[in-house]
Amino acid sequence: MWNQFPDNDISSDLSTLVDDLIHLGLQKSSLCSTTITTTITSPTTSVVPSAEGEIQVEVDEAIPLLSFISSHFSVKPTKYGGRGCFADTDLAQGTIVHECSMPLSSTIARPFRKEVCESCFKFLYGKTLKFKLMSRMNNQYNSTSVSTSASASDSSLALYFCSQPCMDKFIALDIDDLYRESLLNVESLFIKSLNQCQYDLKREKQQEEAEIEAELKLENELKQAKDIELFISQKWKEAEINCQLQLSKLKSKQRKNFNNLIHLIPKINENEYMEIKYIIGILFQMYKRDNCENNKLSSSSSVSLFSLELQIFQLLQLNDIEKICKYPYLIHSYTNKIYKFLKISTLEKLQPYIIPSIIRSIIGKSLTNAFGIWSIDEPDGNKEFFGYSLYPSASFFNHSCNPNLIKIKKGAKIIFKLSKNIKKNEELCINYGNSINDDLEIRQKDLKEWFFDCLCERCVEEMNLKNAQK
Ligand SMILES: C[S@@+](CC[C@H](N)C(=O)[O-])C[C@H]1O[C@@H](n2cnc3c(N)ncnc32)[C@H](O)[C@@H]1O
Repeated sequence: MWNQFPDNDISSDLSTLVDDLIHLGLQKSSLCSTTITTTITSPTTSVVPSAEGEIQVEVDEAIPLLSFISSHFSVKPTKYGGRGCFADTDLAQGTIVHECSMPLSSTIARPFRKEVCESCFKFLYGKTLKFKLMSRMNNQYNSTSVSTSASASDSSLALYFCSQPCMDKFIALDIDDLYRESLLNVESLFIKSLNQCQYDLKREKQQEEAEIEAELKLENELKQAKDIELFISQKWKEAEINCQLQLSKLKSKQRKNFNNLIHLIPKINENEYMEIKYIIGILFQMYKRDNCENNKLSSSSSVSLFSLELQIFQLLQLNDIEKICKYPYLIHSYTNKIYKFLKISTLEKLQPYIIPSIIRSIIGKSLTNAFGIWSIDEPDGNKEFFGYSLYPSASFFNHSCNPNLIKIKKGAKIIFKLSKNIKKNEELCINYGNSINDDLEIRQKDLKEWFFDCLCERCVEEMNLKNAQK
């Protein structure tokens, strides 16, 4: 859904849902109905290994949890597969059926990191934002107390905000600067690898060649694999084993020195940089849920809000297999680059979450569930892609080429408002693409990019008509 453009602008809150859930005393254990198996978990969630050894979690709270997303609609199975949002009553045009005040995680593309506000995604037409949050770790970019050459005093090594309130909001939602330092750590390593390449062109060329070879080898293996799902699971397991092996070669004292690890960290490209920052956002929320709810370290409402979104996140649709089948180079990118980068360089507090089942699940859910962050009102009419953000409770709206719901973005807030009167049990749909004014073939082709054949009422009607005319 990254290509979704914002429809226009206005404002209510999922926090009321959180309050309702708390009020009703709906704890995980009391939410019980259909059993859905998914592959996301946190180290504190009860887990069961599957036949392939993949860690899975029994999510028996699925149906009641999803029916609490909105008082206007329920999430139910659709005729064409998967789930969708269906009106509980007749609803009038203009009704706000859902609203999320903040994403669970977001990521900004590197070229825009100084121009798009980390908190509200405001873009000041290319001007560098004035409010900067730098590292507090004084040259330390790892769990260890070892300095790296990318110095904290380097002014480009910062998170950028459009205003003091936006910066304060980020700080208030952080815990012990963990999120800030984790994001700056990625930035620092990215800069470091760019600098290294500048000074050692020969080594850079050798690395690039080895990279291409590894990528091609994996692509060929994938093409020959009889069971693609099993092959992909194996590659994730191998990635974990390889990381453990490389780390085990270092004595524990050596491991604490970041300079001994730096040569193990793979060079990442800008897409991988974006994905890593997005993953860190979700890992940070998992850490916060597991450590702050129990220990009451943080303001309960923000933790509960994210905690609920995290529970919903577990239920989102995965599509990493389709994505890898279409773009085979991604298996190398996910396992040997993104995973390895995270495993070797992530701060200690987030390390327990860096296991294949969690990282694979986060990556697998990102493409079809995340919302693109785009520029609005560019003078030349073009839109810039700034990054993407995830609002799990808003990820059950399916696409229709005749949508009845508009998506309104106000800062980081996202609102869903009815553009038509609708009847009870009608499905509430948004527009994912940029082609609803085009013919059937173009619309289908456009949505195919998002790994599905559109089966909305309009497409089905037009397909039937076309078939009848043949
Ligand atoms: C954001 S999710 C929507 C919720 C999803 N149906 C579920 O069960 O989790 C997007 C995915 O829903 C399915 N989908 C959305 N709109 C559709 C449509 N018009 N026709 C067929 N499948 C659709 C596709 O699999 C797509 O990748």
